[in-house]
Amino acid sequence: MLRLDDVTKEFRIGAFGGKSVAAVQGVSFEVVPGEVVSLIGESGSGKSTIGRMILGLNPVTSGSITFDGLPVRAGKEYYRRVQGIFQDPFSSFNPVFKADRVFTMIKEAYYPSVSGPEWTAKVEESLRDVRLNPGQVLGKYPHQLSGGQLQRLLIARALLLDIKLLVADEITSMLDASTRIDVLNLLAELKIRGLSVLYITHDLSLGNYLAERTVVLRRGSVVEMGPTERVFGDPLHPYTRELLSAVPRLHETWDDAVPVETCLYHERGGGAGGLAEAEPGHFVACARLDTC
Ligand SMILES: Nc1ncnc2c1ncn2[C@@H]1O[C@H](COP(=O)(O)OP(=O)(O)OP(=O)(O)O)[C@@H](O)[C@H]1O
Repeated sequence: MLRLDDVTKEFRIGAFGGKSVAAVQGVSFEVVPGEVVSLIGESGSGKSTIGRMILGLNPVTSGSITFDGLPVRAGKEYYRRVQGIFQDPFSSFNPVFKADRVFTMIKEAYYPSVSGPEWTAKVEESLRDVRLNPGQVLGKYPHQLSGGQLQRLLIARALLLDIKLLVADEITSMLDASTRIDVLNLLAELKIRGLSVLYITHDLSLGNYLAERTVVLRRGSVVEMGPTERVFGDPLHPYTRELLSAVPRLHETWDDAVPVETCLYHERGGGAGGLAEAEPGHFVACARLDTC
């Protein structure tokens, strides 16, 4: 199980790093085995920073991230369980090398004693698992493959490690509509096989399509989380409602657009910086926002 406990990330900015920006503040949530959780929020809300911290690409400033009790710093043991894929599949490949080099790197790092033929069989099996024809993708350079094929190749690479959690950060945003659905359906199949997925997206409909649970981020903090059908069907926090409502209204400021009559967080006695449980498993933050 993935567990984030009171995770905060501050980036040093400015010419001499004298200032800092709090990208993520006091975020806690879990992803249990076989569960797809979507992390949604507007641009700059901290989604990718959370994904990158889970993958050890950015260190946390405070708090902890563990998978089955293992911290990110456990290195190889952690990455055997947790892998990520990102928006731009082309950036994950070195254009100078054939795309299937990503498999060789996994073999060298994790399975040095597996024989050549056995390894080839394993690679081909994982390619078929992601509905790729080995004959069509092996031995090709990245530019000879489509974005959808490269994304699947990266998922196949993760499957070779028999991972438990896949962090998928905007992985369909550069794909055309039909390939996008193929990749989403593939994630849904992986879930049936017991894989957990943290699906990072700003596309609410895709999150709704795939995830059992949804975590809503605003300015680096969780404002609401719970079963997807409850968060989408009965959003409690005004920010969630705003996200779910259609197009922004240009003549209104955000606060004007969403009047806040009541605040479940206060009604239910939520603690400072925390979330109140409005109904089983459905949590909401203070809705008085900046005046609180
Ligand atoms: N390396 C960095 N140095 C300084 N600030 C950063 C860095 N990475 C992210 N930030 C800042 O942290 C905040 C959160 O960024 P992040 O990329 O996590 O948001 P996001 O929700 O993933 O946005 P998007 O949907 O546009 O990708 C933003 O204000 C961003 O400018």
